Amino acid sequence: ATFVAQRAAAPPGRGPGHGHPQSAAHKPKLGRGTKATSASEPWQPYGAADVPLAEVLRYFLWWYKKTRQEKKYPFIDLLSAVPLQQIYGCPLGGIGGGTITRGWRGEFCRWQLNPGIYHYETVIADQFTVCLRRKGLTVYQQVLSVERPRTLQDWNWGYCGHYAFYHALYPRAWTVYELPGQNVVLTCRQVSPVIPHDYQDSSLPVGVFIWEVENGNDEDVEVSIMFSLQNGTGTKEDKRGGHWNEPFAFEKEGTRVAGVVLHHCTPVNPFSLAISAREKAGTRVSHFTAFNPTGSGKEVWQDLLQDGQLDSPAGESAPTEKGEVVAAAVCASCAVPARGHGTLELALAWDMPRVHFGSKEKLHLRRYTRYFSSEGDAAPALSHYALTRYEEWEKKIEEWQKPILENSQLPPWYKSALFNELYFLTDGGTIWVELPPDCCAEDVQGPAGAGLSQLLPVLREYGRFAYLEGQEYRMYNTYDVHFYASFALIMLWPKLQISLQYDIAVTVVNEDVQLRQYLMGGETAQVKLKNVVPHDIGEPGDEPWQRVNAYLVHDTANWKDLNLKFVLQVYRDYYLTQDSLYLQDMWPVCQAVMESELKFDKDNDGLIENGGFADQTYDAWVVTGASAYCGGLWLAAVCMMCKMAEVLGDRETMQKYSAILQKGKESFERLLWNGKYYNYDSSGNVTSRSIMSDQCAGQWFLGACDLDQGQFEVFPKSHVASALRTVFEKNVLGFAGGTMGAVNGMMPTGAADTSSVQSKEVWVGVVYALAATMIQEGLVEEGFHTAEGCYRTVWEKLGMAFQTPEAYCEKKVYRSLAYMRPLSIWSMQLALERRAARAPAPPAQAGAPRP
Ligand SMILES: C[C@H](CCC(=O)O)[C@H]1CC[C@H]2[C@@H]3[C@H](O)C[C@@H]4C[C@H](O[C@@H]5O[C@H](CO)[C@@H](O)[C@H](O)[C@H]5O)CC[C@]4(C)[C@H]3CC[C@]12C
Repeated sequence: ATFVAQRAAAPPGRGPGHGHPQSAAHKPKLGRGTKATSASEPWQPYGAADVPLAEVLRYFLWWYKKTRQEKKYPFIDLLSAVPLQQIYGCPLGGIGGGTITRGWRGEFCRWQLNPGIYHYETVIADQFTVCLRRKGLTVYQQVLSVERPRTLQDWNWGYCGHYAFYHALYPRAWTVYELPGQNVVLTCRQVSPVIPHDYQDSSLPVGVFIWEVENGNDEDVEVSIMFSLQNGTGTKEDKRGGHWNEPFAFEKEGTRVAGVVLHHCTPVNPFSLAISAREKAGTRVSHFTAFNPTGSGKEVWQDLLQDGQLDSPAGESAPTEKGEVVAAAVCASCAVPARGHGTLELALAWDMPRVHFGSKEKLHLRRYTRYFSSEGDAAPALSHYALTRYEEWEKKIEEWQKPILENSQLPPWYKSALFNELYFLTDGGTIWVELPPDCCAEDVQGPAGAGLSQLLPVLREYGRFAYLEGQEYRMYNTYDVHFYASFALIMLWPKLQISLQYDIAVTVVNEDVQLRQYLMGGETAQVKLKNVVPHDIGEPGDEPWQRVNAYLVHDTANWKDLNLKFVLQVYRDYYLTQDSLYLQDMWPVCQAVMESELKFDKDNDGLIENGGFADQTYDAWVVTGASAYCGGLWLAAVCMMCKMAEVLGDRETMQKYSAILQKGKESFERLLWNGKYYNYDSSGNVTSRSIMSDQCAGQWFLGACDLDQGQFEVFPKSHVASALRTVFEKNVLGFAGGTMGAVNGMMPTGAADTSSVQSKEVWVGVVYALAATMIQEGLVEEGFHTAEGCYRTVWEKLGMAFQTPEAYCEKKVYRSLAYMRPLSIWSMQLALERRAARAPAPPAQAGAPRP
């Protein structure tokens, strides 16, 4: 089996059926031992071994102090990168309540319950098992897993993966299982409440499994689905003792849900898990309160085998002893008539309402505690809610996805990429918390007092949201990267983007005077200066929001892109939401960061200069003097300052920035335009004529805000078109046969720019942004070709489904699995929607849409 989006498929409806061949999904078969890359070409994570010894020493000393002396997680662990496992599928759970990822073979294998901290472990007891009975006798009982583990040996393992297909279209996934020799087909739909513009149900830590049973026989069959789960997540904590299980039944508004709650009693961030099923006419729910998942499993297996149900003892289990592990099971059964159809509904809920980060200084209440108890007893109510609302969720998800899935002009891979890349919004170590009810302005604003009129109302109403730069780069809301990813948030949960921006605005006006040494240059400087945008809002191992700038590779007060990216997002957000109070609040902050930025225009030519080090998001790619990337972002930000001043009637500021824009545009063209594209920088160094794939980043944002023509044209249209064509010709078609997206830097000779580790990388999120820019500029086919290379490389060739990395090289090396930036694919969607709104739809045709 390979990761090939074979015949396109859409999710099955809320009734029988295996899906209809219309649109896209990520779709592998469940065979064992799938390898997405050939054995001769093993791909390796970028790690300490890739950095010259002399350079890595400072990092190593810091790493040693952090991990060995302070006994903490480093925000980036270059010495033990997460090994590549080509196993992942669609994660479970809403936004910010923790996530549990299932593999495409059905395993429960990636856990993030403690915010921002991942644990990669397949827990073998976590399974679905089917039992079929005819005429009162069990005829078939099978764990729906291809595994053959050493534990639970009395269970019937080793289901043949050839008979099943997995499909993922986030936030849904579905697997079709044929049961060999039984003439019965099971389809399990997995649904999580991830619903655009919904700020309630989207926060819930639940997933629902709807099992559709089709009986192709001429006689009735009794079908049972058993869901077993270990108390814990497969860490050593599972053996610490004191965990216990308890059966429950929860009835409300005429619906009864029953199952088992598994209480996981750790000193920090205790939680409970609940497995459950919905009772209804013709459906019986039974349970097994406690069994040993490290034993043979005989007691559970035999219990089910006997009558297709579990014994359902009353009462809770005794707490586990130290060294002991416990599991539970719930079973739903129904009779399916000959040639008929039945449905069984099961759910998984988890409840860790109150969380501490690594420093344990502050207690945070998750967003869902606004709607459910925060006492740690909400799992039954969450289960009931999930099992009675999922149909509504499915309907809303369908309404949202349908127009895109049914657009025959869009290629299937794009539909898969667009929805499936969204996994990172929940599975990016995401945390969404409430402001404490007694919280006052001062608590949130910091000592400097931000004077933001809507700060408290916004945070009170929508909470605080943060997601990691990457599962391996544990910094929250890394802002230079969020710039790319933010399109997903502003288009789908705009209030979360606004809330995030308020948090950034607060950090801008505050400072952290502590001194520290930076890894790259070795200099010592303050952690955070006033009036600059931070790199990130902190790390999960410490106290995010409270202590910002976990990143200590560079002193980012001297980075050139962060302040500009704030201004660009403020206007983009305003343009898309028309939220004038937000604009008014952000305006003084924009002015403050632009004042700081103006200091980088040392020669007063209206254009900022880079400082001769890697002072922007490409944090290992040195740039000196005027540059296409930062200079372009600067001009776009100056243009947006003019536009915002116009909207707010601030004539003085309008005049100031209009004058800078005039001067800056002229300097940019003079210093960087070479007749075909914008040079990497104006240093005159060997690589200053490098063709940077991201050279039109400023234009990308201008275009997204319709500020790219007429009185607001910053970059001559013909120059933008020529630059994008050059990038397409050199960085896309001239790299890896045009099949792997755009390499970051390419020399005009056609040789890759190897001057830095990052110039020779492809950054997936940058490629999607580039594709969006191409679409905005009418190079639609080129845009799709460019983006397709990344999708095919990541999801098909490298087997990195649901863990899209930040970067890969042409051969062998990738960097930072499960990364934030690829969410920028939503800017392609924005660009397409704009085009569709402007022009009448062209006649339907196969393949990519017409330019
Ligand atoms: C410590 C080394 C140099 C010491 C010296 O000069 O004496 C560093 C040399 C190379 C660094 C690594 C490299 O830059 C890649 C990783 C970057 C990562 O930072 C994030 O990366 C994003 C770009 O992919 C960026 O946009 C974002 O803002 C950053 O947060 C940090 C880890 C790196 C592995 C980095 C680690 C230090 C070096 C080894």
